Amino acid sequence: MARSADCRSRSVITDRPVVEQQIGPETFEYRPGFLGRDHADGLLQYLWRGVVWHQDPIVMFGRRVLQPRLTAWFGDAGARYRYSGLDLEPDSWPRRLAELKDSLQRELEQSFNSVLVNAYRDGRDCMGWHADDEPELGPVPTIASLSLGATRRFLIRRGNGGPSTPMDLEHGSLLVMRGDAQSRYRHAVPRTARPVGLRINLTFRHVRQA
Ligand SMILES: O=C(O)CCC(=O)C(=O)O
Ligand SMILES: [Fe+2]
Repeated sequence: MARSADCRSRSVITDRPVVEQQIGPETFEYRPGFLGRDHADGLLQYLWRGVVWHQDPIVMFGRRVLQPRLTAWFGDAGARYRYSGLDLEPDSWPRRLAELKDSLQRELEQSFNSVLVNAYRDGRDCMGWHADDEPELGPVPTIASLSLGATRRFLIRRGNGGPSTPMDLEHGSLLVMRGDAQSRYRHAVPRTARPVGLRINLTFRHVRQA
């Protein structure tokens, strides 16, 4: 699904604890402190300094605009991924991301062959409402989302709109999206006017190879 380049949060954020009511751990499971502080600090620095970042143009409502964040795509050879008009051929795994992938595979009993890395340089960088429902991810994908750096608010809502449920994704946390998470819900990381520093998010995925 195309990620909107304009990622203002248009939906109403309610104070009700809708997480428990609507969104069970079988779809969005949040694990704070999945990585220890030192590991998370080291990984953030390693990625920010070491990754060759891209800022790709995407076509939004017929206009070419730059994505409001920096990205990189790593994976096994042939794990191609297409979204928002981009066709991404992965770069080969940096050692520390390969290690992290291996430990997530053991922990979640799920195989991953690629990771999309997003860097949000400040509160203006964001991700519009979308679901990770591209056909190459399969009908019921499990996606492991690891967050590093500044805490950003992640919103979840039903595909048909309505109120959204906020989750604050902290440094070193893991959010596992599985089950109906992509088919029935959408998610976003809205812009924020709060002064926030760098955040890097890693979404480990399994892409079906053609
Ligand atoms: O940055 C995040 O927490 C979300 C990233 C995301 O939704 C994606 O890469 O598809
Ligand atoms: Fe996503």
